[in-house]
Amino acid sequence: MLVIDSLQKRYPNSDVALKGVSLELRAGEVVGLIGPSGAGKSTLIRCVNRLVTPTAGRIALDGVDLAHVSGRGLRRARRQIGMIFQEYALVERLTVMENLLSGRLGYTGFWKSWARRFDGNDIARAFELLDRVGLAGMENKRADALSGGQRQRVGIARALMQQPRLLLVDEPTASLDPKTSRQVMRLIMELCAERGLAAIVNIHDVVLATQYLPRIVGLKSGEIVYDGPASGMDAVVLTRIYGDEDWSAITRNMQTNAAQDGALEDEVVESPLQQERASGTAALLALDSGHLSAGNTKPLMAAQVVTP
Ligand SMILES: Nc1ncnc2c1ncn2[C@@H]1O[C@H](COP(=O)(O)OP(=O)(O)OP(=O)(O)O)[C@@H](O)[C@H]1O
Repeated sequence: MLVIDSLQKRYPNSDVALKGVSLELRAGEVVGLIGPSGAGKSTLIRCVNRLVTPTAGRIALDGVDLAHVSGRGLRRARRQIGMIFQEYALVERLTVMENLLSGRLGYTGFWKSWARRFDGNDIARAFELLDRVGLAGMENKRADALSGGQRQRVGIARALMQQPRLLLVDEPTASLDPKTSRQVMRLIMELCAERGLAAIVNIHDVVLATQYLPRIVGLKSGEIVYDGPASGMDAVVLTRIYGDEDWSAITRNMQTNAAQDGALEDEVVESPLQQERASGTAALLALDSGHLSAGNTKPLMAAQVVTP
Protein backbone atom coordinates (compact mmCIF):
# COMPACT_ATOMS: atom_id res chain seq x y z
CA MET A 1 0.00 0.00 0.00
CA LEU A 2 3.03 2.27 0.47
CA VAL A 3 5.83 2.16 -2.09
CA ILE A 4 8.83 4.43 -1.61
CA ASP A 5 11.13 4.31 -4.61
CA SER A 6 14.60 5.89 -4.90
CA LEU A 7 13.66 8.73 -2.55
CA GLN A 8 16.19 11.53 -2.28
CA LYS A 9 16.21 14.66 -0.16
CA ARG A 10 18.80 17.39 -0.21
CA TYR A 11 18.11 20.33 2.11
CA PRO A 12 19.30 23.73 0.90
CA ASN A 13 22.85 24.41 2.11
CA SER A 14 23.04 20.97 3.64
CA ASP A 15 24.23 17.48 2.93
CA VAL A 16 21.99 14.93 1.25
CA ALA A 17 19.67 13.58 3.97
CA LEU A 18 18.21 10.68 1.91
CA LYS A 19 20.23 8.99 -0.83
CA GLY A 20 17.79 6.91 -2.83
CA VAL A 21 15.72 5.12 -0.18
CA SER A 22 13.38 2.35 -1.39
CA LEU A 23 10.87 0.69 0.91
CA GLU A 24 7.56 -1.14 0.55
CA LEU A 25 4.87 -1.68 3.17
CA ARG A 26 1.88 -3.97 2.76
CA ALA A 27 -1.49 -3.09 4.30
CA GLY A 28 -1.30 -3.79 8.02
CA GLU A 29 2.50 -4.04 8.04
CA VAL A 30 4.36 -2.23 10.82
CA VAL A 31 8.01 -1.28 10.41
CA GLY A 32 10.45 0.04 12.99
CA LEU A 33 12.79 2.72 11.63
CA ILE A 34 16.07 2.90 13.53
CA GLY A 35 19.42 4.59 13.00
CA PRO A 36 21.82 7.05 14.54
CA SER A 37 21.09 10.73 14.96
CA GLY A 38 21.14 12.47 11.59
CA ALA A 39 20.59 9.23 9.63
CA GLY A 40 17.49 10.69 7.96
CA LYS A 41 14.66 8.99 9.87
CA SER A 42 12.62 12.16 10.48
CA THR A 43 13.28 13.35 6.95
CA LEU A 44 11.90 10.07 5.58
CA ILE A 45 8.74 10.34 7.69
CA ARG A 46 8.33 14.01 6.78
CA CYS A 47 8.68 13.25 3.08
CA VAL A 48 5.86 10.71 3.35
CA ASN A 49 3.43 13.20 4.89
CA ARG A 50 4.94 15.95 2.72
CA LEU A 51 5.98 18.27 5.53
CA VAL A 52 9.20 18.05 3.51
CA THR A 53 9.23 18.01 -0.30
CA PRO A 54 11.47 15.28 -1.71
CA THR A 55 14.19 16.24 -4.16
CA ALA A 56 13.65 13.12 -6.28
CA GLY A 57 11.93 9.73 -6.18
CA ARG A 58 8.42 8.42 -5.75
CA ILE A 59 6.17 7.84 -2.74
CA ALA A 60 3.02 6.01 -3.76
CA LEU A 61 0.27 5.57 -1.18
CA ASP A 62 -2.42 3.31 -2.63
CA GLY A 63 -1.23 4.38 -6.07
CA VAL A 64 -1.25 8.16 -5.41
CA ASP A 65 2.22 9.70 -5.82
CA LEU A 66 2.62 11.81 -2.68
CA ALA A 67 5.91 13.24 -3.91
CA HIS A 68 4.13 15.13 -6.67
CA VAL A 69 0.63 16.01 -5.45
CA SER A 70 -0.27 19.46 -4.17
CA GLY A 71 -3.29 21.49 -3.13
CA ARG A 72 -6.52 19.52 -2.82
CA GLY A 73 -4.86 16.26 -3.92
CA LEU A 74 -2.32 16.57 -1.13
CA ARG A 75 -5.00 17.34 1.46
CA ARG A 76 -6.97 14.29 0.33
CA ALA A 77 -3.88 12.09 0.45
CA ARG A 78 -2.94 13.35 3.93
CA ARG A 79 -6.29 12.17 5.27
CA GLN A 80 -5.00 8.65 4.71
CA ILE A 81 -2.07 9.32 7.03
CA GLY A 82 -2.26 9.59 10.83
CA MET A 83 0.62 11.16 12.78
CA ILE A 84 1.70 10.30 16.32
CA PHE A 85 4.40 12.48 17.87
CA GLN A 86 6.95 12.20 20.67
CA GLU A 87 5.67 15.33 22.41
CA TYR A 88 2.04 14.41 21.68
CA ALA A 89 1.30 17.78 19.97
CA LEU A 90 -1.93 18.27 21.91
CA VAL A 91 -3.57 21.65 22.43
CA GLU A 92 -2.93 21.98 26.15
CA ARG A 93 -5.85 24.21 27.12
CA LEU A 94 -8.41 22.15 25.23
CA THR A 95 -10.19 19.08 26.53
CA VAL A 96 -9.39 15.55 25.52
CA MET A 97 -12.56 15.49 23.39
CA GLU A 98 -11.71 18.75 21.66
CA ASN A 99 -8.23 17.46 20.92
CA LEU A 100 -9.69 14.32 19.40
CA LEU A 101 -12.16 16.23 17.28
CA SER A 102 -9.31 18.34 15.93
CA GLY A 103 -8.20 15.10 14.27
CA ARG A 104 -11.17 15.53 11.94
CA LEU A 105 -10.10 18.97 10.75
CA GLY A 106 -9.10 17.48 7.40
CA TYR A 107 -12.80 16.73 6.87
CA THR A 108 -14.55 19.54 8.78
CA GLY A 109 -14.77 22.92 7.10
CA PHE A 110 -12.84 25.83 8.61
CA TRP A 111 -15.85 27.73 9.96
CA LYS A 112 -17.42 24.63 11.44
CA SER A 113 -14.15 23.84 13.19
CA TRP A 114 -13.73 27.40 14.36
CA ALA A 115 -17.23 27.35 15.80
CA ARG A 116 -16.57 23.87 17.21
CA ARG A 117 -19.55 22.43 15.40
CA PHE A 118 -18.68 18.81 15.00
CA ASP A 119 -20.66 16.03 13.46
CA GLY A 120 -22.49 13.64 15.81
CA ASN A 121 -20.77 10.70 14.09
CA ASP A 122 -17.38 12.24 14.83
CA ILE A 123 -18.29 12.66 18.49
CA ALA A 124 -19.47 9.03 18.61
CA ARG A 125 -16.22 7.88 17.01
CA ALA A 126 -14.22 9.94 19.51
CA PHE A 127 -16.01 8.25 22.42
CA GLU A 128 -15.40 4.83 20.88
CA LEU A 129 -11.69 5.58 20.42
CA LEU A 130 -11.30 6.98 23.93
CA ASP A 131 -12.78 3.76 25.22
CA ARG A 132 -10.45 1.70 23.03
CA VAL A 133 -7.29 3.47 24.20
CA GLY A 134 -8.29 3.14 27.86
CA LEU A 135 -9.41 6.73 28.46
CA ALA A 136 -13.17 6.29 28.80
CA GLY A 137 -14.64 8.96 31.05
CA MET A 138 -11.76 11.39 30.51
CA GLU A 139 -13.26 13.34 27.62
CA ASN A 140 -13.70 16.55 29.61
CA LYS A 141 -10.24 16.63 31.17
CA ARG A 142 -7.93 19.31 29.88
CA ALA A 143 -4.90 17.96 28.04
CA ASP A 144 -2.54 19.72 30.45
CA ALA A 145 -4.05 17.71 33.34
CA LEU A 146 -2.98 14.34 31.88
CA SER A 147 0.07 12.18 32.49
CA GLY A 148 2.52 11.52 29.65
CA GLY A 149 1.07 8.07 28.99
CA GLN A 150 -2.48 9.45 28.92
CA ARG A 151 -1.40 12.22 26.56
CA GLN A 152 0.12 9.72 24.19
CA ARG A 153 -3.11 7.71 24.26
CA VAL A 154 -4.98 10.90 23.29
CA GLY A 155 -2.42 11.42 20.51
CA ILE A 156 -3.02 7.88 19.26
CA ALA A 157 -6.81 8.25 19.39
CA ARG A 158 -6.60 11.60 17.59
CA ALA A 159 -4.49 10.05 14.82
CA LEU A 160 -7.19 7.40 14.34
CA MET A 161 -10.06 9.90 14.18
CA GLN A 162 -9.59 10.42 10.46
CA GLN A 163 -9.59 6.65 9.85
CA PRO A 164 -6.16 6.61 8.20
CA ARG A 165 -4.62 3.74 6.23
CA LEU A 166 -1.07 4.57 7.32
CA LEU A 167 0.35 5.73 10.64
CA LEU A 168 3.58 7.68 10.88
CA VAL A 169 4.83 7.41 14.42
CA ASP A 170 7.71 9.65 15.49
CA GLU A 171 9.50 8.57 18.68
CA PRO A 172 6.26 7.65 20.50
CA THR A 173 7.92 6.54 23.72
CA ALA A 174 10.87 8.93 24.04
CA SER A 175 9.19 10.91 26.83
CA LEU A 176 7.71 7.93 28.68
CA ASP A 177 8.87 5.60 31.46
CA PRO A 178 9.75 2.01 30.49
CA LYS A 179 6.47 0.43 31.53
CA THR A 180 4.29 3.10 29.93
CA SER A 181 6.47 2.83 26.81
CA ARG A 182 5.67 -0.86 26.56
CA GLN A 183 1.95 -0.25 27.06
CA VAL A 184 1.98 2.39 24.33
CA MET A 185 3.91 0.16 21.91
CA ARG A 186 1.53 -2.73 22.58
CA LEU A 187 -1.48 -0.45 22.03
CA ILE A 188 -0.11 0.80 18.71
CA MET A 189 0.55 -2.77 17.55
CA GLU A 190 -2.92 -3.94 18.60
CA LEU A 191 -4.63 -1.04 16.84
CA CYS A 192 -2.67 -1.62 13.63
CA ALA A 193 -3.60 -5.31 13.69
CA GLU A 194 -7.29 -4.63 14.45
CA ARG A 195 -7.66 -1.95 11.77
CA GLY A 196 -5.28 -3.25 9.11
CA LEU A 197 -3.13 -0.13 9.43
CA ALA A 198 0.38 0.04 8.06
CA ALA A 199 2.83 2.04 10.19
CA ILE A 200 6.36 3.39 10.18
CA VAL A 201 7.61 3.81 13.74
CA ASN A 202 10.70 6.00 14.15
CA ILE A 203 12.29 4.77 17.37
CA HIS A 204 15.68 5.10 19.06
CA ASP A 205 15.25 2.31 21.63
CA VAL A 206 16.52 -0.75 19.75
CA VAL A 207 15.50 -3.22 22.45
CA LEU A 208 11.94 -1.87 22.51
CA ALA A 209 11.86 -1.82 18.71
CA THR A 210 12.87 -5.47 18.36
CA GLN A 211 10.48 -6.51 21.14
CA TYR A 212 7.38 -5.11 19.43
CA LEU A 213 8.12 -4.47 15.76
CA PRO A 214 8.43 -7.54 13.54
CA ARG A 215 10.32 -5.77 10.75
CA ILE A 216 13.21 -3.38 11.26
CA VAL A 217 14.64 -0.92 8.76
CA GLY A 218 18.05 0.51 9.68
CA LEU A 219 19.09 3.83 8.15
CA LYS A 220 22.63 5.14 8.14
CA SER A 221 23.72 8.39 6.48
CA GLY A 222 20.56 8.50 4.37
CA GLU A 223 20.75 4.89 3.14
CA ILE A 224 19.01 1.68 4.21
CA VAL A 225 21.68 -0.69 5.52
CA TYR A 226 19.30 -3.27 7.05
CA ASP A 227 15.74 -4.30 6.17
CA GLY A 228 14.71 -7.55 7.79
CA PRO A 229 13.14 -9.31 10.73
CA ALA A 230 13.68 -8.10 14.30
CA SER A 231 15.15 -11.52 15.05
CA GLY A 232 17.98 -10.75 12.60
CA MET A 233 19.24 -7.83 14.68
CA ASP A 234 22.57 -8.95 16.05
CA ALA A 235 25.88 -7.28 16.88
CA VAL A 236 26.96 -7.35 13.22
CA VAL A 237 23.81 -5.53 12.08
CA LEU A 238 23.97 -3.06 14.98
CA THR A 239 27.58 -2.26 14.04
CA ARG A 240 26.54 -1.78 10.41
CA ILE A 241 23.87 0.72 11.46
CA TYR A 242 25.51 2.53 14.38
CA GLY A 243 29.24 1.73 14.09
CA ASP A 244 31.61 -0.10 16.42
CA GLU A 245 30.45 -0.57 20.01
CA ASP A 246 30.23 -3.32 22.59
CA TRP A 247 26.70 -4.49 21.80
CA SER A 248 26.66 -7.45 24.19
CA ALA A 249 24.32 -5.86 26.79
CA ILE A 250 21.85 -4.78 24.08
CA THR A 251 21.84 -8.14 22.28
CA ARG A 252 21.45 -9.95 25.63
CA ASN A 253 18.39 -7.80 26.42
CA MET A 254 16.94 -8.47 22.98
CA GLN A 255 17.44 -12.22 23.40
CA THR A 256 15.90 -12.16 26.90
CA ASN A 257 12.83 -10.34 25.60
CA ALA A 258 12.51 -12.74 22.66
CA ALA A 259 12.81 -15.75 24.99
CA GLN A 260 10.23 -14.41 27.42
CA ASP A 261 7.91 -13.58 24.53
CA GLY A 262 4.78 -12.33 26.20
CA ALA A 263 5.86 -13.06 29.75
CA LEU A 264 6.47 -9.33 30.10
CA GLU A 265 2.80 -8.60 29.48
CA ASP A 266 1.60 -6.13 32.02
CA GLU A 267 -1.92 -5.33 32.91
CA VAL A 268 -4.17 -4.18 30.14
CA VAL A 269 -5.88 -0.90 30.85
CA GLU A 270 -9.56 -1.73 30.63
CA SER A 271 -12.21 0.91 30.62
CA PRO A 272 -15.59 0.22 32.24
CA LEU A 273 -17.09 -0.22 28.78
CA GLN A 274 -14.50 -2.81 27.80
CA GLN A 275 -15.12 -4.65 31.06
CA GLU A 276 -18.82 -4.54 30.32
CA ARG A 277 -18.22 -6.03 26.87
CA ALA A 278 -15.88 -8.63 28.27
CA SER A 279 -18.50 -9.73 30.77
CA GLY A 280 -20.84 -10.43 27.88
CA THR A 281 -23.29 -7.66 28.55
CA ALA A 282 -24.45 -6.14 25.33
CA ALA A 283 -23.76 -2.48 25.63
CA LEU A 284 -24.99 0.33 23.53
CA LEU A 285 -23.13 3.58 23.51
CA ALA A 286 -25.83 6.20 23.43
CA LEU A 287 -24.75 9.72 22.80
CA ASP A 288 -26.76 12.72 23.65
CA SER A 289 -26.44 14.30 20.26
CA GLY A 290 -25.22 17.79 19.94
CA HIS A 291 -22.19 19.75 19.25
CA LEU A 292 -19.72 22.06 20.89
CA SER A 293 -21.30 25.37 20.13
CA ALA A 294 -19.38 28.52 19.32
CA GLY A 295 -17.24 29.71 22.19
CA ASN A 296 -18.66 27.04 24.42
CA THR A 297 -16.03 24.97 26.16
CA LYS A 298 -18.51 23.46 28.59
CA PRO A 299 -18.09 19.74 29.05
CA LEU A 300 -19.66 17.56 26.41
CA MET A 301 -22.48 15.27 27.40
CA ALA A 302 -20.98 12.17 28.86
CA ALA A 303 -21.53 8.88 27.09
CA GLN A 304 -24.12 6.64 28.65
CA VAL A 305 -23.89 2.90 28.72
CA VAL A 306 -27.36 1.53 28.14
CA THR A 307 -27.93 -2.14 28.72
CA PRO A 308 -30.93 -3.45 26.83
N1 LIG B 1 15.40 21.57 7.92
C1 LIG B 1 16.64 21.14 7.66
N2 LIG B 1 17.52 21.91 6.99
C2 LIG B 1 18.76 21.49 6.70
N3 LIG B 1 19.22 20.26 7.03
C3 LIG B 1 18.40 19.45 7.69
C4 LIG B 1 17.07 19.83 8.05
N4 LIG B 1 16.47 18.80 8.72
C5 LIG B 1 17.40 17.82 8.78
N5 LIG B 1 18.54 18.20 8.18
C6 LIG B 1 19.76 17.41 8.01
O1 LIG B 1 19.39 16.18 7.38
C7 LIG B 1 20.07 15.08 7.97
C8 LIG B 1 19.07 14.04 8.49
O2 LIG B 1 18.36 14.63 9.56
P1 LIG B 1 17.10 13.90 10.26
O3 LIG B 1 16.53 14.86 11.26
O4 LIG B 1 16.20 13.40 9.20
O5 LIG B 1 17.81 12.69 10.98
P2 LIG B 1 17.23 11.72 12.11
O6 LIG B 1 17.72 10.36 11.78
O7 LIG B 1 15.76 11.90 12.26
O8 LIG B 1 17.97 12.26 13.41
P3 LIG B 1 17.46 12.23 14.95
O9 LIG B 1 17.41 10.79 15.33
O10 LIG B 1 18.52 12.99 15.68
O11 LIG B 1 16.12 12.92 14.99
C9 LIG B 1 20.99 15.67 9.05
O12 LIG B 1 22.26 15.87 8.51
C10 LIG B 1 20.34 16.99 9.36
O13 LIG B 1 21.29 17.93 9.79
